[in-house]
Amino acid sequence: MLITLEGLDGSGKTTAWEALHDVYPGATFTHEPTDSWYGRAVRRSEGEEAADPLAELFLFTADHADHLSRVVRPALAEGNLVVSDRYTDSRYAYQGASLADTSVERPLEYVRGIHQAFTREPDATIYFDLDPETAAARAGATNKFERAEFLAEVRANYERLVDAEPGRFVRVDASRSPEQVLDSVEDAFAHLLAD
Ligand SMILES: Nc1ncnc2c1ncn2[C@@H]1O[C@H](COP(=O)(O)OP(=O)(O)O)[C@@H](O)[C@H]1O
Ligand SMILES: Cc1cn([C@H]2C[C@H](O)[C@@H](COP(=O)(O)OP(=O)(O)O)O2)c(=O)[nH]c1=O
Repeated sequence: MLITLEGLDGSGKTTAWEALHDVYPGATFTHEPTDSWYGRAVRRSEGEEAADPLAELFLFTADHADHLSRVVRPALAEGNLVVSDRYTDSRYAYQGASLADTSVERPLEYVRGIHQAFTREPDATIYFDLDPETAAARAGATNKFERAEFLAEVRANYERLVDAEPGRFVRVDASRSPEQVLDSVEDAFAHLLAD
């Protein structure tokens, strides 16, 4: 089973992802951007204020293709639980927003369409729901994606994704304390794995 953690920068995904290691020691824990050279290229682009948003989309997507073939598909083939800190929805939400001022029409749908031919959709997605101002403050607004105005557009895209597939998402109120958030995430995992 593939479970992904999604939400704005600073919404607490990585904190929960780390805590889950102790709860599911046999699972494959992974993340996007990855630590491969594709992932390093992506992180370099994040630091470029003037990076072309389409070029950036394809860097993120290349990293995803490599992640799928090298990590995600092999682990699923062995019957492992795979837990990914960010995955496809990050591209749909973030690049759906960063492409808004380009000639690409309906960017969120365009980005989804690019993935359709090759991706493996998550079985379930925990959505860490947080307002953009708190998210930007927690994340420290260190890169161009972490500003509140941009995060507001990203959040609107996440909401569209949840509306389109309500059965896949589990919404967690990420504005509460780390302990409360973690309790909700662990409950969600227990339910998903019991089904
Ligand atoms: N529920 C929470 N309340 C307040 N601060 C939090 C909470 N969860 C995480 N943090 C803090 O916010 C920052 C971002 O958390 P992190 O887990 O890295 O988020 P993400 O992976 O979603 O960007 C970290 O400094 C972390 O300690
Ligand atoms: C995976 C992915 C991340 N991103 C962005 C979100 C983050 O601002 C940044 C790095 O992701 P990440 O390291 O997960 O940041 P954080 O822990 O703060 O949430 O890259 C995209 O724009 N598209 C993507 O496909």
